Amino acid sequence: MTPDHLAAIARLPGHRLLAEFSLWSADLANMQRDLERIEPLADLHHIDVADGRFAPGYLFFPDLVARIAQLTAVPIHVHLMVGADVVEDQTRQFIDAGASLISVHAETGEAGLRALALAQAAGVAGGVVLRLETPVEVAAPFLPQVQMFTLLGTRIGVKGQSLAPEAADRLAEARALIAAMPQRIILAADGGIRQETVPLLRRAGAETVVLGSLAFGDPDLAACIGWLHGMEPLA
Ligand SMILES: O=C(CO)[C@@H](O)[C@H](O)COP(=O)(O)O
Repeated sequence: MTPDHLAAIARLPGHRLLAEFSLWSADLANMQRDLERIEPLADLHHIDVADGRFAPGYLFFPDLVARIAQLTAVPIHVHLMVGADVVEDQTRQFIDAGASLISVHAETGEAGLRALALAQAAGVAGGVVLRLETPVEVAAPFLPQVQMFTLLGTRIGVKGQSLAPEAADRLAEARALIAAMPQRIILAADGGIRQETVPLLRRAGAETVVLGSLAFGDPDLAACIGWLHGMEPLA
């Protein structure tokens, strides 16, 4: 049976902060073990894709997502950190691989919008992402076509950085844009997610945070996610 990706995204709880696990920060030599460990705690898996030009480095590929999709019931969010020249082709490939949600960068312009239309036609949810230095309003033309809006809180495609000082204000700005849209759009914070930054990002409107070292580096993962779920509801 074909999974209903849109329904899976629509079912994500709205009353508490969501836990989205960045599999880049898992133990890559023990991916199956880490997937089993996070399965009961994860709302979403987050897979970063980088083409070495739009973002530094090269990250994950469709065959990996196809294999992960066989091992988990958790929806997979693919974050395409790729340029306008390949965003449509990459979207097609990750649709076929079994992604539930595919996010493109607003900086890819018309090509990114066409990629979202491909996702929508295939019954896959869409998302838009902004680099840290891109003005928030650049995402506005994408909002009618998305179920998630992600703001990077650090330089694109690099792990282990500290949250930029402007990240919370940018989230608050994004939240105001989303409020004017008729459909549910989940507001996501990606990068710089640490114990001291989560409360700040939550207050600014984050509905999901992309967990890297904060979760995978914690020996008591259940307690870490319990703490996350205990964050204040949004005002
Ligand atoms: O892509 C990113 C950050 O750019 C995240 O998905 C990373 O996985 C975050 O890892 P940490 O820096 O939080 O360890």
